[in-house]
Amino acid sequence: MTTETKTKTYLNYINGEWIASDSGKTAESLNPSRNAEVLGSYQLSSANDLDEAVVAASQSQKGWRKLSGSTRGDYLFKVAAVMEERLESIAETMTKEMGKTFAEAKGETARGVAILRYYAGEGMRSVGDVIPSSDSEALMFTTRAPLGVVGVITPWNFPVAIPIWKISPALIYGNTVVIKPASDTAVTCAKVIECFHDAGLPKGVINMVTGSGSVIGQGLAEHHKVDGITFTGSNNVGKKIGSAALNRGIKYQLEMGGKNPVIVTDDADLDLAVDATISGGLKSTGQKCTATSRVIVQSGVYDEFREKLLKKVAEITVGSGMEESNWMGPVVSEGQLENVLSYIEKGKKEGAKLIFGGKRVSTPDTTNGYFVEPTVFEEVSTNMIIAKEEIFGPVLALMKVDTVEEALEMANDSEYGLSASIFTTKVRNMLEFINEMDAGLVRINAESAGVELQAPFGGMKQSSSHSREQGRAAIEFYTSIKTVFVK
Ligand SMILES: NC(=O)C1=CN([C@@H]2O[C@H](COP(=O)(O)OP(=O)(O)OC[C@H]3O[C@@H](n4cnc5c(N)ncnc54)[C@H](O)[C@@H]3O)[C@@H](O)[C@H]2O)C=CC1
Ligand SMILES: O=C(O)CCC(=O)C(=O)O
Repeated sequence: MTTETKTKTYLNYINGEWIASDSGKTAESLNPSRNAEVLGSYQLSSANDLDEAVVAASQSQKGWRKLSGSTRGDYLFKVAAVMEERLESIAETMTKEMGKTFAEAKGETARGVAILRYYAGEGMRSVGDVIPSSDSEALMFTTRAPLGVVGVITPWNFPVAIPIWKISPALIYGNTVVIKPASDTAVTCAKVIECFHDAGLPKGVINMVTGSGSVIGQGLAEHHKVDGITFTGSNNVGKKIGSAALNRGIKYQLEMGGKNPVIVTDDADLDLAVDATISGGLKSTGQKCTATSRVIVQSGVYDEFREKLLKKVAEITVGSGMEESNWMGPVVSEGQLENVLSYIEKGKKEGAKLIFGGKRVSTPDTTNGYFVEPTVFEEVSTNMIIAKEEIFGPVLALMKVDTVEEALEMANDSEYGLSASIFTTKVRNMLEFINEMDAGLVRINAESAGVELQAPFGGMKQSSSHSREQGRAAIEFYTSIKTVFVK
């Protein structure tokens, strides 16, 4: 699937073949820990390449749909087995291509395997309901029809899990797929698609086309043979994709940003809250849409929480994710480095008090990478940019409140509503939080960033198009209900 040059050149995957783009152009994927290290090259594809992929997906869809759910499931079980065998190699590519630590990358790849197995099993589960008809001699029931060709557009922050949690349900319910991965993780995605190829999926059922978002991503949303589009990434791009899909009258699903709060009440277990704030906010260098970014602490425990937090943050080791001793890797790219540092400057200018970090890390081991210190601000108010916009970096904003009601009001004072946590030992606080918090994922005494593959995942407000991914909820997007009446 590759042509061997100095580093590997990864090709598009169209109709069961590895094919170079007809543009003749490629781009390099770089290691954010050592920016001179090229991981491989990927195709800068043209609209023609995309068209070929969509046509292949469209032509194979009927045959794929006609297979039984359990046969489609068998294919996914095979993909899972291949991916499991390659777990370390895929994880190493992920760490070298986007920076998260090798331990996290292995965990994510294992999660990809588990998602494949979950949806493989879905091929054997019941579909639809029998509904009593008003005609006593008739049988009425619902079944599900696949959408057809599904376009999948994915970001770089979970380069295995997100493609897999979109591709697997799409396939098991009888759709075929064209994926356009983020360019920053195009090599990792090619390794994921190799697993599908080596598991022997029928030609055209899954296709991958790499290249620019504006040509291939937008082109996918606008292509007349694409019947549904699923996207995870930024709000700006998500809205463009949603508008393109709406104009064409096709189904779309958008998972976008978050500005996730954690509330720490006066009665909380502070050690637990500190560990979860650090894990939820700074793992993956804060580059999760579910990452904790606003830390709202009740005044009675504020000073103690702050002291414990800073002590633990100071212990964080930053460097290449391939070194076991490092807890936090780099941000994904130079652009993301500039973005995060510019938010830190904005925070300082707006009057937030920087109490930890705030700079690029420059030790002899890190000067050639995009490393940012874990950063903590306090005296952050709700009108500040750092309290409103998604930073997608290792930055925590501490906000002090007197009451739990005030904390909830502050937590809800955001255009986003993806995930939220509370640390409390009082049942009354827990119940109030569950009822009042406007977020798709609410967690009690646990970090904001825990997503389980068998449960619905998605956000409220600007965080999503109000649909849900993962678990059984995925069937709602990837199929249409058909009501059947037989007499
Ligand atoms: N909520 C989340 O899970 C994520 C949020 N983000 C946010 O987005 C910011 C920028 O990250 P990016 O990777 O640049 O996100 P992005 O939204 O630009 O990219 C996500 C995917 O969309 C594609 N894309 C870009 N422009 C497109 C267009 N006009 N039409 C169709 N597809 C297009 C990209 O190539 C990529 O595959 C981050 O700083 C972060 O705030 C990024 C990644 C994931
Ligand atoms: O927290 C997770 O596991 C998933 C987060 C996610 O979907 C994202 O950051 O894009």
